[in-house]
Amino acid sequence: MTIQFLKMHGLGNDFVVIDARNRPVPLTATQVVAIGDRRRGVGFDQLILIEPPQDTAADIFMRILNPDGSEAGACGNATRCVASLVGRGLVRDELVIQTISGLLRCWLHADGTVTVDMGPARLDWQQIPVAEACDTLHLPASAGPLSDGVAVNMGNPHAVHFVPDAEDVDLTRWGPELERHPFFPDRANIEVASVTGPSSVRMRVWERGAGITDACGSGACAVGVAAIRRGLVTGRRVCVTLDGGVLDIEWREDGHVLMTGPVATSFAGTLGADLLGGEAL
Ligand SMILES: N[C@H](CCC[C@H](N)C(=O)O)C(=O)O
Repeated sequence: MTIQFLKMHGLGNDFVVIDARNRPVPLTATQVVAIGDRRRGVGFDQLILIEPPQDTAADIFMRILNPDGSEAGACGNATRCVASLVGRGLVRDELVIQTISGLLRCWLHADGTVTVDMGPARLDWQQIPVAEACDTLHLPASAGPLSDGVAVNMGNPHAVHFVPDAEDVDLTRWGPELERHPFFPDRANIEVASVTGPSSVRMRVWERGAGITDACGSGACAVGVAAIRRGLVTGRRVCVTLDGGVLDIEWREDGHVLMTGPVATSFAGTLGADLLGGEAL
């Protein structure tokens, strides 16, 4: 069986997207890692499987896999891409995507951008999760210049660290140390952020199971929430600038976080048998 895929990205955060709605695609962790190899495989920040919904309120189920084979509970940039892919075929300009973390409502705009309701920001220490009771606005875990983080769960765990200049942090050095810090029993996505204006923040990210990426939608949501919680920006809308571009984040009064940004399709392809290790699928 050959497997077709689309290569898509949101601000350079890139995805292999496989439509498994008509036929299950049971990939092993070994196969996921092989597909994610930037030289011998296709390469991706996340591999996305579009599956039939399990909840009647949803149009599809979206499974999210990291290059290390681990499964993630949220992927904002991929959610926009999948919404655009599936929603453009539908009559409505909105759809509901189910993930292991909950239901995400998406709105497609005429200019090609997509807004996703990423759900509520979870802020309690047990929701992140972290290893012990703490004020999630001031985390006790640190690594090098990264300390006094803010924890936010957007369906996946994030630790946001405000620094004088986000571009001046050796994230390759300190990101993996914090990602795997024992304070984060499920590991964590690690963000560094610096405030650049009354409602604007510059951020960079070390993603759990993936490393540095050009953008992280759930991470941008976490940064927006953290900046508002810390009183570093005015209002509840934040313009977040990532390495790959800009996302518009709004933390609504009801606790839900809206993320708006672009999507892009790079190419279509077919996964070869060698890449799948000759294992029957
Ligand atoms: N790139 C994704 C985040 C992936 C998160 C994943 N690395 C995890 O293990 O949580 C985004 O746009 O939100």
